[in-house]
Amino acid sequence: MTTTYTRAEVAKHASADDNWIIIDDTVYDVSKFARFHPGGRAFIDGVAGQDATKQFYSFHRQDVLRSMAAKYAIGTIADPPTGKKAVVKLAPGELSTVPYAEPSAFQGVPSPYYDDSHRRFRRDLRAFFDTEVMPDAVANDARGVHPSKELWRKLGMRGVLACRVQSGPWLKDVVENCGVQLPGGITPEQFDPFHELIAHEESSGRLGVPGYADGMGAGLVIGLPPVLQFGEPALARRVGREVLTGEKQICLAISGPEAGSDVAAVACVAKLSDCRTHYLVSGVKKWITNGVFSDYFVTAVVTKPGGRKPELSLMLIERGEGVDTKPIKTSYSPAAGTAYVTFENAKVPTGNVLGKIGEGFKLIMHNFNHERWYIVAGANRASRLVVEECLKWSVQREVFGARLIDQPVIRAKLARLASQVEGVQAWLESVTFAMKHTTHEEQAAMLAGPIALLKHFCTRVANDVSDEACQIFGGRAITRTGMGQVVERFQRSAKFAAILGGSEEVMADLGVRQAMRAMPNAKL
Ligand code: HEM
Repeated sequence: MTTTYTRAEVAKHASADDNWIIIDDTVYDVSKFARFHPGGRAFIDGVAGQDATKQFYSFHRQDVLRSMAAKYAIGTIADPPTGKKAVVKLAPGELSTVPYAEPSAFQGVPSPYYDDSHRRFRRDLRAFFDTEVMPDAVANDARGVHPSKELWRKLGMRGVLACRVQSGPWLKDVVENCGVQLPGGITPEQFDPFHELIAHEESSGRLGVPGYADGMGAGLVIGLPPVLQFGEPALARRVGREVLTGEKQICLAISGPEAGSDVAAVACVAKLSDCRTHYLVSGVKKWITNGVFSDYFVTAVVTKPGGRKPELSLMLIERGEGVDTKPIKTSYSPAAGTAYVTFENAKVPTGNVLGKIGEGFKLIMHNFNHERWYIVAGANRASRLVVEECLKWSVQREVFGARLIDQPVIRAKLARLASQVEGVQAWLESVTFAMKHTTHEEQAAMLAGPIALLKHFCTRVANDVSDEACQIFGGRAITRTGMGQVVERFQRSAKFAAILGGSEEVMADLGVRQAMRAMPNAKL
C-alpha cells in the first residue's frame, strides 16, 4: 500500500458508487463495503470523499481498522492535517501513554521498586500478549473457546506460566532442564515478587477479556504451588515440569456445592483401600476454574469424618476413570473452563497425598495470602484498564455539543476512579516489597491482615469502577460488541474477585481481627 493521494484526489470519489474516505492517514475505498456496513450504508455515503476520522472514532474501536477495514485500504494520505495530534497506534509491546493507564513507575515516575529488568520483563510480556493472544482473545472469549493447546505450550516455553507461581527451585529447574526462557531475558536468580506481580497484571486484568484470561492459568496460579511445595519430590518435579512447560493443566478443587468458602464443610470423601496403596475419592466440587480442561485436580478431601471438624487432606487427583467434569455457566465466558467436578471412586495413589494426611486445612491456608495478593494484582489491573477506557471515551465522545470530558460531573467521576486505582496500586506495591523481604512465616504474621484488607479495598474499588464506567459509557456499557465492550465484560465479572479467595465480608473481618490481635491496651 505505497500509493499516496492528496485530499483533493480523494474528494473526487464522493458518490455512493465511487466512495473513498480518509481515516487517520489512510485512504479507504468503501464503495463495495457500504452496503455491508453493520451500521448501515447511510453513514458511509454521508462521508463520501471526506476525512471521516472523527465520525469513525465516534462509533468504532481502533481494532475495527486492523481487522475489517484493512482490506479496503488503498493508500495513504499525502497531506495530513496540520495542527492535529495523530491518533496514537501502539505497536506490540508498547505501553500506553494515557495518564493512569499504566502503573506510574511505567510512565516515567521514579519508583524504588522496579529496575530495568522489570521494565524489559513487562515490555516483553506485553509484546507476547499483543501478538500471540489478543488477535483471537476477544472472539474466543465471546465464543467461549478456551486457550488452545498450542497457546499453552507457548505460554509455557516463553516462561509466562513459570513466572506466575511463587519463586522457588522449580523456576531454575524448568529453565535449565526444559528449555523454558523467562520474559525479558531475566534469570531465575533475578526473578522477584515484582516480576511475578507484573506477570499477573499482564496475563489477566490488562487483557480486558476476564473469562478467557482466567482460562489462561488461574487454576495453575493457585493449584500448582501445593504440589511444588508439599508433593513428594519426584511427583513435584514431574508435575511441575509438565504444567510449567504448558504440556498439562492443573486446577485447585476446594469448594463444593455444600461448602462455598466454608472449607471445613467439604463433603468429598477419600477412603484408604484395603491394600493401603491408594485412596478412593467420591464427592463433588463446584466453581472449579479451569476444571473443564485440567489434567490435574489438587483436591481437598475428608479423610476422617467428624462433625464440624473433619480431618481434611489435600491430594493430587489425575483425570481418568471416576473423574468427570462439566461446564458451569457463569456470568463470564465459558473460556475460563469453570467446572462442576464429580469424583466417583476415583483411584488416587497414596504417593499423591500432598503433605501429610490430616494437614489439608493447614496446606490450604498456607497459600491463601499469596492467592489474595494475586487476585488483587489482576483485579486492580482490570480496573485500571477500565479507567483508561473511560478517559479515552470521555475525550472522544461528543454529546450536547461538547466532549464528555468538558462536563465537570464526568471529571469528578474520573478523579475518584483514578485515585482509587492508584491507592490500591500503592498499597499493593508496598505489600509486594514486604513480601520480597520477609519469610513465609513473617508474611503470615505480618501481612495476612493487610492483604485481606487490601483485597477488600480492591474489590470495593472495582465495584465503583464498574458502576461509574457504566454511567460514563451509557448504553454502550451493556452492549457486548463495539465501543463499550471492555466495560461490559468488566461489569459482568468484577464481582468474581469479591467472592473467590475469601469474600469481601470475610476479608474485612479478618483484617480487623488480625489488627485486634496486635492491639495494645491503648486508651484515648
Ligand atoms: C472502513 C470503514 C468502516 C468500517 C470497516 C466499519 C465497520 C463497522 C462495524 C464492524 C460496526 C459494528 C460495530 C462494532 O462492532 O464495532 C460498525 C458500526 C457502525 N458504524 Fe461503521 N465502519 C466504517 C466506517 C464508518 C463511518 C465512516 C461511519 C460514520 C460516518 C460509521 C458509522 C457506524 C455506526 C453509526 C455504527 C453503529 C454503531 C452503534 O451500534 O452504536 N462507520 N461499523
